[in-house]
Amino acid sequence: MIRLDGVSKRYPDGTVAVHELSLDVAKGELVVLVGPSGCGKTTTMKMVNRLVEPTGGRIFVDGADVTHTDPVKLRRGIGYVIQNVGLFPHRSIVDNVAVVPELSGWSKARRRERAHELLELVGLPPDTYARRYPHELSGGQRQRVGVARALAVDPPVLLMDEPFSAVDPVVRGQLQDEFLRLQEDVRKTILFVTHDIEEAVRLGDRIAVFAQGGRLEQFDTPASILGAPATPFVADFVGFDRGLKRLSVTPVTEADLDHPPVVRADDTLRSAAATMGTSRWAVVLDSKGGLAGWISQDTATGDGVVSDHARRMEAWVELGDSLKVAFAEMLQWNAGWIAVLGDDDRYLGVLTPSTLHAALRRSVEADNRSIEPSQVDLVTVSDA
Ligand SMILES: Nc1ncnc2c1ncn2[C@@H]1O[C@H](COP(=O)(O)OP(=O)(O)OP(=O)(O)O)[C@@H](O)[C@H]1O
Repeated sequence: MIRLDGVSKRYPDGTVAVHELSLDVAKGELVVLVGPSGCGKTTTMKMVNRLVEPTGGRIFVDGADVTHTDPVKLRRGIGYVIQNVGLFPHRSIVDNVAVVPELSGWSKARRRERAHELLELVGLPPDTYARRYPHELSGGQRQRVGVARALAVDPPVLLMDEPFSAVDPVVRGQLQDEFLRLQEDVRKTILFVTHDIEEAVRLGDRIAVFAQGGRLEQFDTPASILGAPATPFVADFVGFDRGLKRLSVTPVTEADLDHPPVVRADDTLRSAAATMGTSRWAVVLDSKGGLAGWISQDTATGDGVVSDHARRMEAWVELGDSLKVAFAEMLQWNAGWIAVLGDDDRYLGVLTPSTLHAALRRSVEADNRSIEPSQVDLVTVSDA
């Protein structure tokens, strides 16, 4: 959908901002450009909507060479969101959102209807917000208006230049979550600039890491960037804690699970004790195979059934959730293990701190060697 083919930009003073950059963004994909200050991210983005003209190479949007497209027409088909939004202070929120529809000659009623629909979509109920002015909104709310405005004429492509940088970290996290939900719905093709690797990992389908002079160091999925940095520059940029960051992009798979003894809520305590053997505890399932809780071996004695002594288990995740979510659940519930559930809440197994660690190591090792995680044979210090 967006293709950069050997694109360069040398400013008149001789600064090379971008050097022979080739990059493609598939339809519906979100590609994040990340790198230190001054490495050419913004210049790259501005060349796509012709706010800056390249000095070499070609750029295509939906197959058309942008240098052959009228810039005004081009920009109407590309939503643009910038850091401090740039809302018009003397226009109401509804009129700010409707700027491009107005330029495109939509009727007043149609503009208003579209603006209300978009405000709803970005979580700003129009009854409350439509008639306000920008100074009557919080920073996070203004950013949402910026996103709504960029979506106004439903452009297939969005360019977003540090859109969430001006707000505090908590609001930023909320905006990122909302934005990901929105993107699930609207599936735009997005180029997103940030200098924050955490934001890149959280949002990007793929990440392009730039070094000074607009040189592309690596263009890959977040998991691969974190697991197998292509150059020392990338390794340094993503940080020594990249293993930890990778938790958020590594999903829990069935191969990661441990399988402690399992008993049923209506089993007798005697049969449960026999099932447990030497294990100190067992998972308790209900009659449908769902998670009911757990029981410790020292309470599985005497007459009665498992449900008399079973305890609820609050810590669980779904297959496919990230290892980070699993780890956070473990910490939140102060649990030594958490259950993993599949479709229809079916119990599949458990994750413990050591299986979680192994899962992470396996996925990093798999990326380093370009094989599947299940093919990795882990050797630990104590085995060696
Ligand atoms: N109009 C200009 N004239 C000359 N040099 C420029 C111009 N605009 C940008 N540059 C230079 O081009 C390089 C890349 O700038 P650019 O704004 O693209 O970087 P960036 O990666 O977006 O940086 P930041 O994260 O700080 O916003 C920098 O060295 C910058 O000083």
